[in-house]
Amino acid sequence: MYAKPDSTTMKARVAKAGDAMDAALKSLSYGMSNDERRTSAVGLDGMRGANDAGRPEGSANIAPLPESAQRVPNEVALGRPSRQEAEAAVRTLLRWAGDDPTREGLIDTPARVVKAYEQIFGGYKADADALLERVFEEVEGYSDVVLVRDIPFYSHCEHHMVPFMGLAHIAYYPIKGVVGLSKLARVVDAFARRLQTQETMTAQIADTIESILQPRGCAVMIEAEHLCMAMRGVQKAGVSTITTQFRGVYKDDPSEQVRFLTLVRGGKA
Ligand SMILES: Nc1nc2c(ncn2[C@@H]2O[C@H](COP(=O)(O)OP(=O)(O)OP(=O)(O)O)[C@@H](O)[C@H]2O)c(=O)[nH]1
Ligand SMILES: [Zn+2]
Repeated sequence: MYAKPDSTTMKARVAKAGDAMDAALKSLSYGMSNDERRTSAVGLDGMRGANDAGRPEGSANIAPLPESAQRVPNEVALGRPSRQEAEAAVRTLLRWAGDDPTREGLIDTPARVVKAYEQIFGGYKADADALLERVFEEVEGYSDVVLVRDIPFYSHCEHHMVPFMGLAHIAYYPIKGVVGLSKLARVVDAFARRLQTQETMTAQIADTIESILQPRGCAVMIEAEHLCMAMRGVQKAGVSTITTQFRGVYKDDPSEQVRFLTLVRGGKA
C-alpha cells in the first residue's frame, strides 16, 4: 500500500539526529525532574508527559496492568459493521475522492481495502500480553541488558488515518529468564497495527513489557516519519519524530538512559 521505509535513509537520519539526542541526554541528566525523565519526546517539548495521564505517581515499580486490552470497549466491538457495510463505506469515500466506484479498475477495490484493513489494523485483535508469557530461564543467570533495535513498523495516525512508519528500539533488564526476541517485535506490531499516536504506541509497548516481564527496567524508543506531515498539511518530508519511555532503572538512573541511547546509536554515527 505504501513503500517500505528506506532503512539507509532512516539510519542517516538517526545519525543526523545524534546532535539532538546529545542535547536531549544533557537535559535528561541535568535539567529534568524525575517525572520529566520518565517521558520525553526529543524536539517535541509540547508532547512531554502526554501519556502520563491517569498513571499513579511512582507506579513504575508496581507493574500496572496495560490498558491496551481495554482500548476497544465491548459496545464498540459488538457494534462492528458488517463487511458489506465496510465496503459500502469505501465506495462512498471513492465517490468523495471524485472517482467512479463502478468503473472496472475500482470495482473490486472496496473488497481489497476491507481485506487490507484486516491486516493493517489486525492489532486490535492481538493480545500483546500473551505474546510475552513464555520466558526462557536457561540463560545461565543472564541479567544484563537485552536490546533489540531497528525493529521496522508501519502504523496509521489516528488523526488522519495516514501511515507513519519507522523503527522501534526496545531494551529490558531481565530478572528471571528472557523472552523470545521475536516476541518483542510482535508486541510492536500488536500496537502499531492500530490507529495510533506515536506517544501512545511508545507507552503501550513499555506498559506491556513492564507489567508482563516485570524487568528491572525497560526502555522504548520510537523514531518515525509521519506521512500526514509529509504528503499533506504542512508538507514537510523527512522529518523524524523521536519518542521514549523509560521505566524502572531506566527511569531512576540517567546513566542507564545514556547507555541505552549509546547502544541504539552504536555503529550508526
Ligand atoms: N502528538 C502527535 N501528533 C500527531 C501524531 N500524528 C499526527 N499528529 C498531528 O496531529 C495534529 C492534528 O492537528 P489538527 O489541527 O487537529 O488537524 P489538521 O488541520 O489536519 O492539522 P495539520 O496537519 O497541521 O494540517 C497535526 O499537528 C499532526 O501533525 C502523533 O503521533 N503524535
Ligand atoms: Zn496524521
